[in-house]
Amino acid sequence: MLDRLFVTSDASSAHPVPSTSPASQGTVRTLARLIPFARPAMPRLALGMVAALAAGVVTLCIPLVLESLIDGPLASGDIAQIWAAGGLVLGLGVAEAVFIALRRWLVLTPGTVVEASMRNALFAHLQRLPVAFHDRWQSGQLLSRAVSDLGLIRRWLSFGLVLLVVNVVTVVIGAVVLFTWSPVLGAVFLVMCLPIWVIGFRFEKSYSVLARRGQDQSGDLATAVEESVHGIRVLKAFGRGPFALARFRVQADQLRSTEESKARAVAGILRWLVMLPDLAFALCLLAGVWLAADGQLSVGELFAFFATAAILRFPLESVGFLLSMTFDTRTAVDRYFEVMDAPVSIDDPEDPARPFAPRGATGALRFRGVRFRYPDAGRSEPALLDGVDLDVRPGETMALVGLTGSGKTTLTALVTRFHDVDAGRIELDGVDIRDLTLEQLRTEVAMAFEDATLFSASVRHNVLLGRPELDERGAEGERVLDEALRIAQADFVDELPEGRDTEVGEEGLSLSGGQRQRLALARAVAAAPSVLVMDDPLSALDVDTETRVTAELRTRLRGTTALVVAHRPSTVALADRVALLDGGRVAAVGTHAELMAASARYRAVLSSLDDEAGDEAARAGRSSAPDTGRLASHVDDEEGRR
Ligand SMILES: Nc1ncnc2c1ncn2[C@@H]1O[C@H](COP(=O)(O)OP(=O)(O)OP(=O)(O)O)[C@@H](O)[C@H]1O
Repeated sequence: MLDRLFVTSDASSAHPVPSTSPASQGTVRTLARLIPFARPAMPRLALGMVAALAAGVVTLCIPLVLESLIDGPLASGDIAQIWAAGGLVLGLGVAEAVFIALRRWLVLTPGTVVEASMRNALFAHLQRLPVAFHDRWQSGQLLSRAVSDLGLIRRWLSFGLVLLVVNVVTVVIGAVVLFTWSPVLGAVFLVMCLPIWVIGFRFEKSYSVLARRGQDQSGDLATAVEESVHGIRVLKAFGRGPFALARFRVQADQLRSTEESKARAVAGILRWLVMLPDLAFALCLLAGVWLAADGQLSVGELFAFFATAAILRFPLESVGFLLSMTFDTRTAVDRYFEVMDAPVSIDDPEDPARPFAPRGATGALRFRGVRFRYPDAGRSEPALLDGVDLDVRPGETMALVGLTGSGKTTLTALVTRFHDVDAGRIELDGVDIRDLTLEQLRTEVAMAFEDATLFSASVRHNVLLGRPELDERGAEGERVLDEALRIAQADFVDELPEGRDTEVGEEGLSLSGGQRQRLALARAVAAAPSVLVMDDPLSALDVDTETRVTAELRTRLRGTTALVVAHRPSTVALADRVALLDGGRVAAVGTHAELMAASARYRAVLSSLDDEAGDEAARAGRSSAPDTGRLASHVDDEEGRR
């Protein structure tokens, strides 16, 4: 984990390879992808722009009044007209303030509306993306897209976009006004300002790379924080806190250095954006004084020219800041759509099979020629599962046994379509599971994992997670909860401070491992599936509790088909039959007794499980761990009882 946790040399390489490099798609085309989300907000955005433009036009009118004032009443000493002109300037100032306030009010909400709908769409898409996607992507990268990238987009829509458009239009209108005062001065001013566009273009190229790197590095940093908080117990237990901090600092320094480079790039362009208009100003002043002295320009026109040029300074200077904001946003949009464009490779079929009868499938599970290889496994590696054939009868409990890494967990993951088979098929009641909708399939098949994940919610909510149709506090909800907790031997719930309403905390870490496993098992049982898939869900339980849970499962879930990954010999006791997974296929199937008698490979695998279980029990301080002999008698007892 530490290797993944601390990415040092080039943090940007740690995130999944982006599908779009910064320069591969134009900024306008990238930003245009926001339109579908921005559509509901467009009327307000457009009105905001109109208000901002009106403010700009009003501002540009002030020099006109000043010109008339200087060349007219001021020159002739007409006091009444001076008051009138002064009043007009005041009125224009007030109108400008009103339009600016209106613009701010209008653009306040559109950004938040777009941000919220994009965030919801991202979350919905993340839910639909296959497990293979989540295996590949770091959580921090997803987190930074969902939080900081969308924040950038909101700020740009509410502020950057409006100002960018309005400032460019203001500069164009202002340039026309300048030309009307004096074509010569207007030309000098514009020629001096033209390099700003060239500088802006070059700035895009260098800045976009930095923006991308910075946003990726902040995603890596979020991953590091998330993983180190998640793994805080391991770090503390191994005294690796200072080491983790040192490695974290390296990553944080990389981000700081990128942010500094970004600031330097912005300062670089700002230098020109401030200097060029100033230079243009100085040249125009020289030429203007000369033209005024020559009588080609009145004093009022010269004053108005400079008043207009001064008004254009802010829009020109702000171009640097607005461009950097725009390129940051374009990177954010690129990163957002990298996730949104990821294909949902496991989805509902176009023409789903008819749903099962109201009481559900019978639970006949059949594997035929199942072949599977993880997408990131080496090409030269043989397929992990290669020709798995297995029939699990309705109501039967089948244990999957195999050496570590033989693919037991993977085979169970195929049943709920966390991954799809590469070849062959898996059938539920004779229907290929790919012909069922995911909702149908996951209603019929429930899973309990060894690593029991609980959510920050009440025990009640966690256990009834798979039964959204039940009113959690209704009589039926209460009955299902009672039954599931009883089967999973989760009576400890009654001793929790608020019983079933106790919040179990983030990922259920306030509970012991065995308690979490029992709640996760209760959740799978409460889902009332036709097929219950269990990936060693009792591993953290003591032998007595495991035996009681096993007995409850046996009696109460008589009609439920169960596929159980057995990592310990004691778990095999749960099964009617056992399938030995070896070399990518099911090498033997039968009752435990049959396999013990007929399969040397089974005996070898079981004795290696026995060793592991013994070690595990010794580590856990168990008073006794079942050995194969004890297990055999346990199984025989179980078979005898049936
Ligand atoms: N998401 C994944 N991507 C790539 N390879 C994986 C992935 N998950 C598991 N593997 C590989 O597939 C192989 C089988 O893993 P799996 O977890 O199915 O085995 P298992 O029989 O359940 O093992 P164990 O008994 O140790 O739990 C292993 O070599 C593992 O490294």
